[in-house]
Amino acid sequence: MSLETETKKPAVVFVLGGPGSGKGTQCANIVRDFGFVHLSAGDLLRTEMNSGSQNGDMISTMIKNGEIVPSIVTVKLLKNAINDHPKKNFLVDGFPRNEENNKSWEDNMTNVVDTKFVLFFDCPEEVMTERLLKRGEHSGRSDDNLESIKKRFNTFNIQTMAVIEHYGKQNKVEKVNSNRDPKDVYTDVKSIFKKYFGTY
Ligand SMILES: Nc1ncnc2c1ncn2[C@@H]1O[C@H](COP(=O)(O)OP(=O)(O)OP(=O)(O)O)[C@@H](O)[C@H]1O
Ligand SMILES: Nc1ccn([C@@H]2O[C@H](COP(=O)(O)O)[C@@H](O)[C@H]2O)c(=O)n1
Repeated sequence: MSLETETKKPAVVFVLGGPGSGKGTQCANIVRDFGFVHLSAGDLLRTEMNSGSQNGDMISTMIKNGEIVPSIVTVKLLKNAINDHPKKNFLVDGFPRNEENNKSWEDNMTNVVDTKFVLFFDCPEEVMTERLLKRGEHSGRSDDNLESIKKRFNTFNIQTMAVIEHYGKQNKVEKVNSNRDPKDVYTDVKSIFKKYFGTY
């Protein structure tokens, strides 16, 4: 590619953490201050589930059980959403949740985006459980109940932590304690984003 036609690939930050650790809450702050586009894999799957798609029943069952939907579905949704926003940087929230997600991302997206690091929100299970049960009073989510929450923790501990450790070995994890007031959590998040992306 000549210098004139060469374009910079969009930056991607993966946002991971247990269910209810505060990923979506903090992503909203980053969008406001750093101009990223927020793509929540869970939100994309819920929209797909409600769209009349042939995968709707499978997605619905897997979400209720805290299981990871096959990457062929999720990566396609993420790729389409990325293509909808040229010249933007992206927070990819709730992804990659397991090795299969990560492999599929590497196979399909390495040429398209520049994956920078994993922002990892660390929070005790008791605190996350309390937050999710409170959210469940109004969220309408099929998985904000104690039975599903336990399954989601199990999936996170077994499958997602392995992905975080994988990136940790490459020094690509920025860990933030999210068991604090959201403003204090964001103070740390903001300084990480300033370090990598400079602006604001
Ligand atoms: N630091 C915090 N302190 C107290 N409550 C918080 C904090 N961060 C988020 N919450 C609340 O906890 C609930 C879960 O937060 P949020 O949706 O941001 O988490 P999440 O990690 O994106 O969850 P999920 O993975 O289940 O979608 C929300 O009701 C939110 O308002
Ligand atoms: N990469 C992903 C992300 C999510 N899911 C499914 O959606 C559920 C809800 O995810 P949230 O991030 O919104 O909490 C999750 O428990 C999975 O069932 C997925 O399969 N793959």
